[in-house]
Amino acid sequence: MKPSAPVLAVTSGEPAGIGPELCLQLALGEPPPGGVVVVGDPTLLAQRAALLRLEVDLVELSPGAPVPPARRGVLPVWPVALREPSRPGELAVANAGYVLETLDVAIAACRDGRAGAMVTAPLHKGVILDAGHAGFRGHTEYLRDACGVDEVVMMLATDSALHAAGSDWQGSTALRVALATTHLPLREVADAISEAGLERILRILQADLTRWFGIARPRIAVCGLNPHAGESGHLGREELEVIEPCLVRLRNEGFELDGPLPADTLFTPRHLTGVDAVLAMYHDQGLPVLKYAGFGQAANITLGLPIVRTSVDHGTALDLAGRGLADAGSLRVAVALAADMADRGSATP
Ligand SMILES: NC(=O)c1ccc[n+]([C@@H]2O[C@H](COP(=O)([O-])OP(=O)(O)OC[C@H]3O[C@@H](n4cnc5c(N)ncnc54)[C@H](O)[C@@H]3O)[C@@H](O)[C@H]2O)c1
Ligand SMILES: N[C@H](C(=O)O)[C@H](O)COP(=O)(O)O
Repeated sequence: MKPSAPVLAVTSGEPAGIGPELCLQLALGEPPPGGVVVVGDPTLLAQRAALLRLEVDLVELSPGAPVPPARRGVLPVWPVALREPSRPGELAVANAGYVLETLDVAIAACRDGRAGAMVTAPLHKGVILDAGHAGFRGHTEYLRDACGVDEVVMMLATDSALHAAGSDWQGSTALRVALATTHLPLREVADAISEAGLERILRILQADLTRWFGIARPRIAVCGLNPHAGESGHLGREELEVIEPCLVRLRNEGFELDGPLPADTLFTPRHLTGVDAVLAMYHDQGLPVLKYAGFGQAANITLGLPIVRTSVDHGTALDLAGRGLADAGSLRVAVALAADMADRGSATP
């Protein structure tokens, strides 16, 4: 008998941002088969619902209690208490611990099987660092450390690239972009790219494109780091000394890798034809292209974790919080993808 669909734990993110209202909007749409449970402060959610006149029935569950069957208009909540009341658009360092606690609750639920996947609404990295959580970089790195793995890979994909395999996913706005480095100052990027690190990342990317996206032999296009992929060493030597040797070794094992290619022209239809994912060397090399292609309709996936985690493609949008202007499209995409991945995960022996 097929097990029932897994519930998804959705963290509500920075309380002063748009996360709480996106979670409420989620409840007004068609729920995924196993339903969702939001991890956050019930009073915050009730206040935001009242402010925006969203008719959502919040059902506060005791920690660990089973989540009732999904119903439109009903939002089960695993409560985590704010440290101080939150106002839309106004960050408070006191609530940084609250945001991290919501993540811990969701991670624990995924690890002990009470949830099949976690989906994260956006948090504000700056306020968490201001609160003294030194070294915090983002969900991706926090999840890596919390799950005790050495390496994870951040990949964003536009909606049209999420559910199809192989060459079927190709289209003008269909794109999967993974990153070799994540939340680092640009000054530190070159030093952070090593042959061994790239190899780990490419192994995770290849394995998870097969596991989650059904691509038997993924073809990955790899960006260079420097302009014109280093111009034969005249504009930087990382391509010759770090990236190329790694690609040669993995090609010898049967990996299908293009590159290192100049990043300015890699993202053109001719070079993307037949490519299943692009590996960019740093955040703003790859993500502007992805967000230009599909902002608001894309999801962020952390590959290489022992649990399933997806997220939105945008941030806290403090300028929109509490105004009813935030678009829940990306959260819906992230939830649909997490449901799909959790379903596949529960079917995997
Ligand atoms: N998944 C995450 O947790 C995540 C992702 C990206 C950024 N962030 C964080 O969010 C904070 C703000 O980052 P930022 O200003 O660079 O990016 P942002 O995505 O919050 O905002 C960029 C622009 O996009 C708009 N926007 C964002 N989401 C929208 C939505 N759902 N509907 C309509 N418009 C939307 C904003 O109003 C703003 O004009 C930072 O602390 C950043 O690190 C978090
Ligand atoms: N790099 C992501 C983006 O620009 O969408 C974002 O900062 C979220 O990263 P985490 O999922 O690691 O918080």
